[in-house]
Amino acid sequence: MDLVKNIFSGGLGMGTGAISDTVKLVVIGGTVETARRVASSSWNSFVDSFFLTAHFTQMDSPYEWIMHWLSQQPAWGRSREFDITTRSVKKGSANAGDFGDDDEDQDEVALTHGRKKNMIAFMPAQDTTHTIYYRGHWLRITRSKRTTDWGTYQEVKISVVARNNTVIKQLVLEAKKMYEKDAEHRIHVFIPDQWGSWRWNGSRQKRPMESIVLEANVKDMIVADCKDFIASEDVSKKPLMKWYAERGIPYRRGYLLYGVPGSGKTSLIHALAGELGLDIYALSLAAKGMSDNTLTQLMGHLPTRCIVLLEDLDASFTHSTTRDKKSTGVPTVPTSSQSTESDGSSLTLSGLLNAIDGVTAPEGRILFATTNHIDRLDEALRRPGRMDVWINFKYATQWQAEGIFKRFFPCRPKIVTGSNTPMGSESSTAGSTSATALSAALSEGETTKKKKRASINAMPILEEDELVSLAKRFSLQIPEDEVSVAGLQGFLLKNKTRPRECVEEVGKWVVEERERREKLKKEKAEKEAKEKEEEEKKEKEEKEAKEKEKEKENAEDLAAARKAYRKAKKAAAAASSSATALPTPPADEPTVTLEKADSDSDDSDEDASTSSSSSEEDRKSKRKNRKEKWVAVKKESATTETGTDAAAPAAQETTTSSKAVEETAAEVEDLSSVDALVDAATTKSSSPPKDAPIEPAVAATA
Ligand SMILES: Nc1ncnc2c1ncn2[C@@H]1O[C@H](COP(=O)(O)OP(=O)(O)OP(=O)(O)O)[C@@H](O)[C@H]1O
Repeated sequence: MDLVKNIFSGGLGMGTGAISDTVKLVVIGGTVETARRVASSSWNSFVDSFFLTAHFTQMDSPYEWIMHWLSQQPAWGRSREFDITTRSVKKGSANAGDFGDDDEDQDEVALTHGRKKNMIAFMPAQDTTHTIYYRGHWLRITRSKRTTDWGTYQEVKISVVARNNTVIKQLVLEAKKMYEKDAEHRIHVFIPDQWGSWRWNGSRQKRPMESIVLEANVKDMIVADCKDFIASEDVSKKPLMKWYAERGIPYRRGYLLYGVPGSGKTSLIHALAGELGLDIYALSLAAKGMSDNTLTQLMGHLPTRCIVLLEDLDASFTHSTTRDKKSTGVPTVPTSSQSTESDGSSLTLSGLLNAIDGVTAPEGRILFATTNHIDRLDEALRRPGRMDVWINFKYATQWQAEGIFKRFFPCRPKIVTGSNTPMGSESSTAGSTSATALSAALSEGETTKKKKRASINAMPILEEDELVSLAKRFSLQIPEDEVSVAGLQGFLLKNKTRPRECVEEVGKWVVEERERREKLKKEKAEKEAKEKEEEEKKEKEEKEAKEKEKEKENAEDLAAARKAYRKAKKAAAAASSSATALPTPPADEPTVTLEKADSDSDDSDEDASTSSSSSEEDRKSKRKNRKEKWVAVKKESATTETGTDAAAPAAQETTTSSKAVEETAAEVEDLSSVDALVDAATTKSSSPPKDAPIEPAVAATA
């Protein structure tokens, strides 16, 4: 204390008022900061103990509801800290919570210098807390980004001081209703996540059924069939559902849409979902990690009313990127290596069949499956019960070409006046296709924005009569069953401001398309032939390499045999010389026998050289003889060892020599196996080395 007093009183000999003031400031500053921290942590503790906090993560639908709700809150808009983003902003989606630039038209999709115009949006800054007043409560809202092992996601945290969570419940329900009301004209798409649950994948604008150009009876049939099925869920139509149950018919419906690419299969499903007001749950069976269990789990978590979409069913079991080439079409149970090694997927046909209509399969869902190769589907997959209705999609007919043209270009409906004269015929006669003409045609009440958009798009508005006649002329130039509807649409898109020129040029386009297809076909055939050739070449090279390897092995065997032979010969020579040194007569015999054996060998050698193709029997008998001879050598030497009572000094020597002979015999016994090896090697070898005659030599010696 004294020290502190001294400091404040300017003690410690410093004596100056300046130092004292500085120290005072430091002490006061430290005290204030400590007090602030204590207050802050107390406040946080208070918040933690009194606030109710709800978390909404991006992977789940409530996040979308809350973001949408927030976007409607003026207080959210008055936020004073922003993130500015140019990512695509969709109306009605979660991102609509952003504050777009008013000057930008949200529907605008025009390109500027070939680039899509990016919206500028204002998002309340992340990790900053915003306060909104809601139903008598202050909500503290924080938007933050979380990073985990598997990725980054956004989160919204809402805290409120309340006794119970009623206010949060009310908020979520209100947000949901608001979102659903806004999303009435949209369909929602869900896809599986990595944990085998469904994840919201955004919403799409509903597609009108009229935009699908298909024979009317096909469209009507499928719409009526689906509606009839869904209607059986209505309370008023309970008997129909009961009817299914009483007859033991599973309450499910399956549609198989098959045919050429770009013929409208997916588009029809999209339009149907909008028409029926159902969400789409899209599954890719060839996706990484898809297994029987995951599929069953996903199917078990479907809502009662929804559309399940299995796209490209034929590619499900191949895991290949090319649908045409690698797809075997015949669904197979993948091998363990196939299923686990590359992509971790292990989906089997039986797993799929069970998921579609097994005991765990949900009731009430509508299943749509699409494929370009129906012939590649297993019979079990196609059978009624799993796929109740089949619809074939073909290349465009002339009728479809006409329909697409009519739907593509806008026209002014024919307004019948008293004199029955079509309105605006003058302007039509003048061929006014320019943006200026269009602007003139627009009514005065139209906004400047619309004029601006019209001038950018510059799509002429035709008179109805003219459109009908152009469409007819257009369709007559389209060969039946040759180009896809998607192809036609592509051509029209390229010429969207030139309807008349479209008609003039479509014939040329058809020819070009035909040539392009032919070229592609030719290139594909050439590529396949080249690949085949390369494959064959590779196989040949591999075969040759294998043969070379074999030859090398054989040569090594031969060398080893030769070495063994030399060793044996040396040992035999040593044995014979030591045996010769023995004083007793029997000791001579091994030498004689050996010599005989050697001479035999020489004979054999000669035989072999004269007749390189000695028969197998000969070889066997020779080998037998050799063995017998060496057994004789062994015996003789043994006799020498035991039967000699002669000179004692020679006894030790005799023992040594007999040992050597024994060793030699053992080696040569081994040689018989070496011999067999050499025989085999020589027989196998297609091109024996130059000193190949060693084989008979070895055989003979052994
Ligand atoms: N019958 C059709 N009516 C209207 N538009 C169509 C029709 N067929 C195709 N289209 C258009 O062509 C494009 C591709 O169509 P879609 O994706 O539905 O074809 P698909 O048959 O599902 O093709 P894929 O088998 O390759 O998946 C879409 O933009 C769609 O608008």
